[in-house]
Amino acid sequence: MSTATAVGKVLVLSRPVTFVTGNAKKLEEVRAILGNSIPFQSLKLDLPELQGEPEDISKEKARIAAKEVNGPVLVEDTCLCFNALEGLPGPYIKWFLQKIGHEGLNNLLMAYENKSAYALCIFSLALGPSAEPLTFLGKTPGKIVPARGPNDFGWDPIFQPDGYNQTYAEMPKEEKNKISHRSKALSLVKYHFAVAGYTFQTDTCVTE
Ligand SMILES: O=c1nc[nH]c2c1ncn2[C@H]1C[C@H](O)[C@@H](COP(=O)(O)OP(=O)(O)OP(=O)(O)O)O1
Ligand SMILES: [Mg+2]
Repeated sequence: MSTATAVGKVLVLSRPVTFVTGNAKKLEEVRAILGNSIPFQSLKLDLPELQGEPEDISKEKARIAAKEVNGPVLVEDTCLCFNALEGLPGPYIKWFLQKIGHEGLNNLLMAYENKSAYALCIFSLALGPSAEPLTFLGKTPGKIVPARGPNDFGWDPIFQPDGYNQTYAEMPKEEKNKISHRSKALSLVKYHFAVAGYTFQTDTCVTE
C-alpha cells in the first residue's frame, strides 16, 4: 500500500496533507502562516510526548501520525531551550510549563547570569505510513524574562526574541508570525512543496 505515487517527475499524493496536532493555538498559527500556499486539512489528535533528540522526536511523531491517518501527514514538535541548561527543558517544555509555570521557568535560571534561550520548531512531513519523514527546522533566538503580555499561548509571555523589546505574547500575532520559530520552519516546508511540485489525486478509482 502506498499513499504517494511517482508519475514522471511529479509525486502524486493520494490526498491533501493532514496537519496533526492536539494544540489549537499551533493550528491557528499554521493556518495564518500558510494561508493558501499549501492545501492541508487538520486533525486534532493527542500524539504521545516522546523523549530524545528534538529531530528524532518530530520524525517519530510523523511516523505515528501517518499510521493513524494512513496518508500524508505534517506534524511539528516545539522546544524551548535554555542555553545555560544545555538546551533543556527543550522537548520537555510542555511538562515543565504545566508543573512549574512561567515563574518556575524563570526560577530555573536564577543561578545563571545567562538568560539566553531559543525557540525551536521542527516540522516533519511523512508522505505515508511507510515513508521516511522529512524534517524542516526553524529557530528563533531570544531570552527568558518574567511573564509579560496575554497568557493565551504556552510560554509566549516569558520569551523575548532578540532585537525586540516585546515578548512573543506582547507582539501582535502578525509580528510573531513573521519572525517565529514556527514561521521559519514553515518557510522551508513551503519551499519544499514548491520544489517538489506535489499534485493531489482526485481520481477516486485509483486505490492507495
Ligand atoms: O509558539 C509557541 N509559543 C508558546 N508556547 C508554545 C508555542 N508552540 C508550542 N508551545 C507550547 C505548547 C506545549 O506546551 C509545548 C510544546 O509541546 P508540543 O508537544 O510541541 O505541543 P503540544 O503537545 O501542545 O501539541 P502537539 O499535539 O502538536 O504535540 O510548548
Ligand atoms: Mg505534544
